[in-house]
Amino acid sequence: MGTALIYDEEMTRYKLLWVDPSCKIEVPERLIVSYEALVKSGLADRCVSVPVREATDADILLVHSEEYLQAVKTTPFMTLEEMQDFCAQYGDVYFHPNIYHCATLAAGAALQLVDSVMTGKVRNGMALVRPPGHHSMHNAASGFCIFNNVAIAAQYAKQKYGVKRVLIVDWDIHHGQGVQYCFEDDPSVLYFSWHRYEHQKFWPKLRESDFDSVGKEKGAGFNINLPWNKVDMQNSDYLSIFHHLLLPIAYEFCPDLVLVCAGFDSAIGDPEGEMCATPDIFAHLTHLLMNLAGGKLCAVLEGGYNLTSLAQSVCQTVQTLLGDPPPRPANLDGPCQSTVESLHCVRSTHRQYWSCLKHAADLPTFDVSTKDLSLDESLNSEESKEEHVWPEPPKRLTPAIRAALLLPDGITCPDGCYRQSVSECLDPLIVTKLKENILTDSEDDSNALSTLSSLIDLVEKMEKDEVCSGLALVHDVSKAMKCVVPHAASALKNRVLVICVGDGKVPIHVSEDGKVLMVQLSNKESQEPESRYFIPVCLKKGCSDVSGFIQAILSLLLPLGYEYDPSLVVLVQMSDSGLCESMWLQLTSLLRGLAQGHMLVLMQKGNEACVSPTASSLLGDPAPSLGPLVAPLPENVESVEMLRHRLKADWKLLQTTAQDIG
Ligand SMILES: O=C(NO)c1ccc(Cn2ccc3ccc(C(=O)NO)cc32)cc1
Ligand SMILES: [Zn+2]
Repeated sequence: MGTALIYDEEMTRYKLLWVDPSCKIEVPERLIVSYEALVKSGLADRCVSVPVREATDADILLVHSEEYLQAVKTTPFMTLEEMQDFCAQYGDVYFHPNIYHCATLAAGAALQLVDSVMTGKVRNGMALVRPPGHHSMHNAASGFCIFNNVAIAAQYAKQKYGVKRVLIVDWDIHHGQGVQYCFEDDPSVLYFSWHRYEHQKFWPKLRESDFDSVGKEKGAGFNINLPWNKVDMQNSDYLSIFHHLLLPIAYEFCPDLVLVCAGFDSAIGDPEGEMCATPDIFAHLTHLLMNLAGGKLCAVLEGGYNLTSLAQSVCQTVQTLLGDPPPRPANLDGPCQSTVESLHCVRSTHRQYWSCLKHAADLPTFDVSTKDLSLDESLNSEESKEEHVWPEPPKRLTPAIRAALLLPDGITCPDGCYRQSVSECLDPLIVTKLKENILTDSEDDSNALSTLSSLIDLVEKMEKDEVCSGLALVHDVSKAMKCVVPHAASALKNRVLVICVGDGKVPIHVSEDGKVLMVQLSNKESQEPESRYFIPVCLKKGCSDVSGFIQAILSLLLPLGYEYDPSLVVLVQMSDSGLCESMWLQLTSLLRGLAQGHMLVLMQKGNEACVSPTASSLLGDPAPSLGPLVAPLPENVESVEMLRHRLKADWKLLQTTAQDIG
């Protein structure tokens, strides 16, 4: 299934008709440069083009009042004077004779996207629309928004498709207060928004945009606000919030549909956001959301005013929706102090609603809302806003082969995958090395020899970007590891992240030079000595504690992996991993976000049944949903927290509380 792209140039045919400095950033060119970038990069051609439609009155009335709709319907016939008066009642928005029509198309585009995804015509998609929607309310326009496109889409999905749970992720830099108000008491819609707040000094300057607005009545816990109290937030800050706040709750909520208020004013260069996160971060944010709801994800454009970073961010998002692995994240730092404070506050506020946060620390003792108007605050005036420059995101060339499989004879190679031949011509150099280090005088020497040298061949093709990912079903995964990992780490100058799932002694001693980071996920305490580069994660009852496992992946393994930033990931399914298939596929899919998708999966013979589903993960297909999660086993929560406590000195992306930052 493909990716829908919805765009219609009619939505470029309205603009500001009078002088208003606050409104002049919202221009038609926003849509034009975004669409043109998709066309120029060849991404538009890879998408399924879906036409817009006009939202009907009934669609709009899912969120807005009759009076408001009737009032907006009169605007096309107003004089300029009347229109300016009409805007004054709302403030922070402008009207145009054609804006009502465009607002019905923007909302209709979101509905077309929901239809395309819910009927299975496409897997996911993006709608490039204006006017945006997330600020508009039941009875009022606000912040350039006329109808709340995404809120209408959520109500529509519930009504028409019986969707039980909708997750709305609002990564725009402004708080979508319109969405918050719409679903405040509704536990079937989880609204997550991060937004520039600066202790209520930033537009729309609402008290209810702070972290303590959690929803009300039955909706308590289903509204999550993450305030940015400083500008210049970076990729690390955004990833920390996803790993330690949004994703754990999102997996526990287990949505049937994910809607994204995809505003790109949170990207570097934007005059409104004044943040420093680079456009490629949206590839990771998209990727991290794509394994929820079986991949049913609808992204709808909101803000974004720097035409360069907007176009780049839109391309990064769409290319990831198409299944291409995200680019390696540029040198990540840890989250800044302000981020960790906000994270700490939100996690402790939501601890009572979400079992994944049960172990979250109490509200910090010091008063986090101290308006630390330190010197730099005053420097935020006009003259100090230096122009940000950033490198164009790296070309995400997708290797000709997305997945190469090394399989024993008799096992069929799944569709879309390339079968790596067991190499006949053995490289004598490699043969000697293998004979010395790995092969015993076992009887199947020749067989083992050819398999292992084909493995090395496969890794070398990945190194040369001829192959994106690989999968090998072998007799003995330990031997395979002993052959591949040292070769990859030394010969190919890689940083190799090795993830062993299952019990059993890992056959590799990890040196302290940092070229290999080994994480073992098993349900037995490890006897190995602890070290910075060997991390044993003990999860009792492995598979049965699915929520314990996924929480360990999201808030321990992923932050480690992103900070380590490997050029190759080796995922080993030890013999008795005891992991259920859906958990294994979530792990495989999530890890594809690292090393630009260069992942080699080693599976023990006997797991034939898992080959095809794993291969589809490597091809970019989203993993099946895990289903609603129950509370994780307390002892697993404990062991993961103990591990985090030990590791956070070395790994900054593991920080979740203000004390952590030291
Ligand atoms: O992109 C966005 N949302 O996603 C977004 C939303 C709102 C604004 C700010 N804005 C837009 C018109 C306007 C008028 C006055 C003020 C003002 O500050 N008055 O005090 C602010 C205003 C910028 C961007
Ligand atoms: Zn915005």
